[in-house]
Amino acid sequence: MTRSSLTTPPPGAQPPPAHPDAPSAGSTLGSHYSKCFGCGAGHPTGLHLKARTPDGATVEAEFTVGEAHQGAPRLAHGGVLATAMDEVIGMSVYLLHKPYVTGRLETDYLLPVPVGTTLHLRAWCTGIDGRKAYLEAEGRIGAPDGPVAVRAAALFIEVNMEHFAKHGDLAAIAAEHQDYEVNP
Ligand SMILES: CCCCC/C=C\C/C=C\C/C=C\C/C=C\CCCC(=O)SCCNC(=O)CCNC(=O)[C@H](O)C(C)(C)COP(=O)(O)OP(=O)(O)OC[C@H]1O[C@@H](n2cnc3c(N)ncnc32)[C@H](O)[C@@H]1OP(=O)(O)O
Repeated sequence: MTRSSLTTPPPGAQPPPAHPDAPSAGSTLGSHYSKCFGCGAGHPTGLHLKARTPDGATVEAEFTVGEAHQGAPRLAHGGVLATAMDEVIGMSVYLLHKPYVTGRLETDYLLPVPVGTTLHLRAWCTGIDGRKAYLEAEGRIGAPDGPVAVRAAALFIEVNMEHFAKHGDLAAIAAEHQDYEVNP
């Protein structure tokens, strides 16, 4: 992975210990919002990612490239593949049990991804430094050990729930998730 210093954890930054209230090994993670382009079941042309954590530290999901995801004819659009990376990384920060947003996302495209391909996605945290979480992801063609088509490195920034209330619609998230602590 070609990574900039901005997505490389500083010396001493460690992946966090498992949060006691975070989803445990073997759990499915569920969608954070039904209209989300990445994971919402209600989105007509979204990626419909369904994530799970095999070990409480990494997140896995599959994305099958459809007609709506093309750039060149019969090939996935690079921006859609970046979305898949952003989403699976976003799901992996769910394991930290705090709200985060993407600050920076770097993507390497290693292989073209034809329509109909199932990409096996995986994301994990490489370190935490204050509000900054450093994360990586990969997408492999056809199988969990298939050839790597896409790699990503990201910097996510911890925010509070006020971020979603001030800039978006926190009530829409809360309406779907009684478990979110709206006023922590
Ligand atoms: C069960 C608990 C879970 C709770 C979850 C609850 C609700 C979740 C709701 C929705 C689900 C959320 C995610 C869904 C999952 C997947 C979707 C994918 C994720 C996304 O798709 S999310 C959308 C795209 N995303 C944005 O919409 C962000 C727009 N942006 C901003 O809102 C601000 O920009 C912000 C907040 C990022 C920072 O603003 P700020 O004022 O708070 O802080 P500040 O600027 O001081 O940055 C602090 C330190 O980060 C460094 N820093 C910041 N940005 C950097 C960059 N780009 N490169 C390098 N360093 C950067 C600074 O340099 C400083 O570093 P230092 O402290 O060392 O100086």
